Amino acid sequence: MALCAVMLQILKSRSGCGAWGRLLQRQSSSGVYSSVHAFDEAEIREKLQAFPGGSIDLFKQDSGIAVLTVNNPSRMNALSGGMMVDLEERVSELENWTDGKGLILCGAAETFCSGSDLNAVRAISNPQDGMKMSMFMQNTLTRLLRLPLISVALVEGRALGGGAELTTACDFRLMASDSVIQFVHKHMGLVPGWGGGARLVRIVGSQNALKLLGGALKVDPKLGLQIGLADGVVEDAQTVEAPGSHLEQAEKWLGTYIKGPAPVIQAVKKVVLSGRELPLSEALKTEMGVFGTVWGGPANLQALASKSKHK
Ligand SMILES: CCC(=O)SCCNC(=O)CCNC(=O)[C@H](O)C(C)(C)COP(=O)(O)OP(=O)(O)OC[C@H]1O[C@@H](n2cnc3c(N)ncnc32)[C@H](O)[C@@H]1OP(=O)(O)O
Repeated sequence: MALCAVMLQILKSRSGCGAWGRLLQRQSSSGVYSSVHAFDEAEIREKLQAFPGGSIDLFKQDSGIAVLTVNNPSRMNALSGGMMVDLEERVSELENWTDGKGLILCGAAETFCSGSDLNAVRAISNPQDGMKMSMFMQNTLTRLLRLPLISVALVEGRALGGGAELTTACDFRLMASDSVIQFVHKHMGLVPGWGGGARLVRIVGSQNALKLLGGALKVDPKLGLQIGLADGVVEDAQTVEAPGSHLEQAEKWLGTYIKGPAPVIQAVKKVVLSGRELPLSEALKTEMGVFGTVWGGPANLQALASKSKHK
């Protein structure tokens, strides 16, 4: 009888209308703040759009890997207000990409991002507007990290301030050999406000996070690998034999983790995401619901039919 109930739950979740299906949907497509927190998204959007310049470009590939590019090279890819709104729209697009498996976040012209556009920052440098921008960006970056895609930030050149925070909104970080990630907030009389502080603690632990933020330390690939902020290094074309461009190397690196059908890879991400974000009992229930979406599914049946061995 109990098994029947579980099966029923699985079938409901597979059809997308079960409690777990709804939980997952909520978890992946919602941010942190809503009108309950006096967050007026329309108001802050309008304010941000008053600071145009640059763009966030999305290129979805048949391989199932999308490339999201921070594009404002004349300002070292600083994020203008318009780009913050752009980023939210691209994340919405990715939330609806059923064939997607992976995401690479990078900057144009071989540098990652120099943080928020200081011209916009100066114009809204009062606590109220700052907190509204913080809520908007936290919502967007939380949704970015919660996408059912395995994501990697490809850091070339510099990732400074908000740019460093952006790197933490991906599952992984790959650094070019001469790149630097630096939480320069202290030098600006600030702390991270786009969720980068909280995410950094989860990535490198509180001791290392305190050092990186308190010292505004420059993290090069060596230090990045040592403390777990970086997951790999992409080489320059001259240093190894035909490694391809940094982007090609990042695609190859990501390829290992996204090989397989989209529903299975998305399920992998959802299971890890719930384990990362939810209390254990909730994470276990979510895992069961996700399991129900792949158990007896096309990829599972095909694997069973082929009597596969994992030598
Ligand atoms: C959320 C909190 C935050 O993100 S606070 C912002 C933190 N970011 C910063 O403080 C970065 C400030 N910029 C810098 O330190 C340097 O420009 C860096 C990025 C190191 C590059 O230095 P360098 O290679 O010498 O180039 P440069 O200074 O001549 O810059 C080229 C042009 O880009 C501009 N730029 C750069 N960063 C920003 C930014 N964050 N906002 C607005 N503009 C920026 C520079 O002003 C410069 O423009 P221009 O050629 O003088 O017109």
